Amino acid sequence: MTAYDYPTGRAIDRAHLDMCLVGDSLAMVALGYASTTQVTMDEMIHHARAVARGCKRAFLIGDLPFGAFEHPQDAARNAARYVREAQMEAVKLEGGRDMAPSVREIVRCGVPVMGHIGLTPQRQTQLGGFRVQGKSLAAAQRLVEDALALQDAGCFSLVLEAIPEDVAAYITQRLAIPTIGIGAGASTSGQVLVLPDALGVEDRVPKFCRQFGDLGHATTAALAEYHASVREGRFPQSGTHTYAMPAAEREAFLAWTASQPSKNS
Ligand SMILES: Nc1nc(=O)c2c([nH]1)NC[C@@H]1CN(c3ccc(C(=O)N[C@@H](CCC(=O)O)C(=O)O)cc3)CN21
Ligand SMILES: CC(C)C(=O)C(=O)O
Ligand SMILES: [Mg+2]
Repeated sequence: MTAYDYPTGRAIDRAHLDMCLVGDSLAMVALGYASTTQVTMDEMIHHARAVARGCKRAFLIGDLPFGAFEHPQDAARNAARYVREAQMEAVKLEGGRDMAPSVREIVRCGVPVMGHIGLTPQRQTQLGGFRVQGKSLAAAQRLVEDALALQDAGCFSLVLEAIPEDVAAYITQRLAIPTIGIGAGASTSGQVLVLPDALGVEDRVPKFCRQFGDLGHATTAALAEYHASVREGRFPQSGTHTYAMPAAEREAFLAWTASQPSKNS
């Protein structure tokens, strides 16, 4: 599962999930940017630090944002920032065989790397939108080759996003490293979803997502009830939500206020 702040990191531990990804999807679902390409390494670190404070048990992975890993030296420097500044245990980066030099350099510097192929949102424009990938024989073969190249470069695991389930199943059995699927069917070694999608916070979710909760409506309903309760005098309630003085102090205070001039005098 992804997480973006302290309470969601804590929830992942409490629910005993295995891994926690501080995804660059936070650009869209937590910060309101139109694209994941807008988020910076500094912003990712700020969120990753918060997640790490809440999440002590699950394996922590920091998603390298667009522009942070194209050159191997930048990639290794930013991976080290995630480890040193935000207590991440691994990093993830998007791209196929072209990213092998960056993967190798990060691994050489001591940080485990998760790959990510298929629908790579940072390349939304190149891909012509958020489109399912690997639907033709040739495209599926390219995905298999990318997967093998990333494994060979040293990735400890691969995310497979929005690809046909048969292609994901084949890649999973072809690789020695575990695959983590999102929109890739049930045959991958593990699964990941974007947290607000899974909790029912996002209004619209991709076809592959199941909404396991209804937190969007629950949040709106709670806020509306708070608003109405305040306006109608049902909150706060004397005694339940208030502080009282000791009886003797209260009597003295009320006697003193009675001796004071009123507002209009
Ligand atoms: N909230 C959220 N959840 C996500 O999973 C997510 C994001 N945002 N933003 C970045 C990407 C985009 N994602 C997506 C979005 C749509 C499809 C999808 O099913 N697309 C359809 C329609 C494509 C079209 O518009 O033509 C498809 O059949 O490919 C898949 C992954 C996954 N990622
Ligand atoms: C959905 C996962 C794989 C991701 O990259 C993200 O949340 O940014
Ligand atoms: Mg991502």
